[in-house]
Amino acid sequence: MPTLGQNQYGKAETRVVRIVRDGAVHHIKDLNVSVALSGDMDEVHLSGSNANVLPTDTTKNTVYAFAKEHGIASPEQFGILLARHFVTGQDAIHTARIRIEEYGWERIETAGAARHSFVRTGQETRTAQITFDGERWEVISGLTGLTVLNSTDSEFWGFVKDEYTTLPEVRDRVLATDVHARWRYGWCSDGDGDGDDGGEPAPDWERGYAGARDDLLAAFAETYSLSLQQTLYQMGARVIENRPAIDEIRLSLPNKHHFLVDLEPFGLKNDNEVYFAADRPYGLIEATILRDGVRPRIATD
Ligand SMILES: O=c1[nH]c(=O)c2[nH]c(=O)[nH]c2[nH]1
Repeated sequence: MPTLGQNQYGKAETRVVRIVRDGAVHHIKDLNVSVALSGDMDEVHLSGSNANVLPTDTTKNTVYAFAKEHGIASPEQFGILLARHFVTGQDAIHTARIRIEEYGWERIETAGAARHSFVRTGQETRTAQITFDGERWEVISGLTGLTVLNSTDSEFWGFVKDEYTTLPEVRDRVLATDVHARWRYGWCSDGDGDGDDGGEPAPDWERGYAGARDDLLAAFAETYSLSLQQTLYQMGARVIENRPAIDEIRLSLPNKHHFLVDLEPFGLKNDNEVYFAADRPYGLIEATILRDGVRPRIATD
């Protein structure tokens, strides 16, 4: 009979978001936790007996319950708690390997922002598309991967309900999205590319980018949201109002759902603290916002 070699099992990539609400100031911890357990697991492989198997589903639940009970001080400390729990709690489990990725969030610091708005660090990409037909320029600038989250001031209710609707109405939810924005400058020149011979100096691209990015963040943070659609319009409108050089902006916003984890089975109350951050499927909300009288030119795909 072939020999069973090293083996391990557990739930991979449990996405847990823990929000601590210190009055109006909120703090966020966002982890991706993978549990791998090993020990006396010959029987489950060889005879199919599950007598030593703590289900992977239980390891996932433990991550959520521990996030509530112990909080998340650091990934190391959280991983130590989990590993100790599995190894000391189950005779058959001899080794627990806990891998954790922590995603960083910075507070959005704009004049009008509350203390519950965050932007994820280090993922953003700046984009530019330049088209020239010998006469006219079209410059579309943008960004992708600007991930933002409001831990309150978001509701969703009053929507259409048909025979397939199960979504409960909510008066307080997490609103998170990866901003994908493209904005088109009104600027065009007469063709030699120096940007000023047509009488129209080229915009300051650096300031345009920084300004539009600030506007998007500020509007996201400052909007009390009744839907992501409403937040989207506010974000686009802020750019159009504040940046005269920009005529059109196209926003594509995935609704990165955060579902409250039911901790009742473990005797714990989840007071909007522990969330499952789902990656798919996601709502996708898209729209173009235009300066009055301008014709849309940014592709809608
Ligand atoms: O902001 C939202 N807009 C929707 O259209 C929608 N649909 C849904 O299921 N959740 C949400 N949230």
